[in-house]
Amino acid sequence: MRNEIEEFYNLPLEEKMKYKIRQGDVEGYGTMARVGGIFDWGDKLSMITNPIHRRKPHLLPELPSSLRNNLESYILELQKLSMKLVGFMAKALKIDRKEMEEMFDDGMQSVRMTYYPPCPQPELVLGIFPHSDATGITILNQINGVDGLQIKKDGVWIPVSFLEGSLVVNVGDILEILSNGLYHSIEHRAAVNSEKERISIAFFVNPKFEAEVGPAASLINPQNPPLFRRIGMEKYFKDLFSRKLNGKSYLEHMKVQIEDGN
Ligand SMILES: O=C(O)CCC(=O)C(=O)O
Ligand SMILES: [Fe+2]
Repeated sequence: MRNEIEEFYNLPLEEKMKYKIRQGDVEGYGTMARVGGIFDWGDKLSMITNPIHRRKPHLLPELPSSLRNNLESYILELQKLSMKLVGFMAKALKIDRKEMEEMFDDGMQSVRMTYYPPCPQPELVLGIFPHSDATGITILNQINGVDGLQIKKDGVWIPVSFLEGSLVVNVGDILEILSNGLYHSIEHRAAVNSEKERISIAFFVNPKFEAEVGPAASLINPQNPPLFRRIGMEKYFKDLFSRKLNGKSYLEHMKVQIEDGN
């Protein structure tokens, strides 16, 4: 898949612009503006891959066929992996496994490929602004072996060095909500390199659109009241994209407020 993704980014700009993010959309090719009008130092291609009927006809179906075929097989493998991971997490969290599997089975999934060009002054830019993923889990693959991901632990940015050929799994906001705060979504960012380009592909795993995002029913009792609000998945994503990515601010927004009377 590495070659096919590299080939995509090597296409002439006008070819890539066929996939550009259209007005009012969040999927497609481009870069994103962050708070303060800052742009990420990276070219992204984002698209929903599941459910199939939510695929935008001008994105995945129109990609060069070798890239599309590779992506399809990659997605199938990661779907299987993600269901296993979600099952293990349910067990560890003592969430009813059925409840968890039903939510994630045939869930909303998307991919984001990012090409981070080298930057002569890397200390002045970020490949991706600090954020936590709004997802259940994210499976990251750094396909050309160049590091850059950093995670925030106890207020300090720590570089993540990928073992060759390995995937990194990040806990996203939905899992923090589902686990009623037992798991914490990880705030992360990507630094860029002065000499080497970096390419990553993220696979985002979420509950189905028909599901509700909220603390798992099997965890809630009078001793463990819900810390987060419940909201339909469709609305969860709609509200997310009406905001600018900024640290863990969206998760904060999902917290139950004292004045809610909860
Ligand atoms: O490129 C990376 O390592 C991180 C990408 C990322 O955080 C994202 O796409 O949400
Ligand atoms: Fe991310």
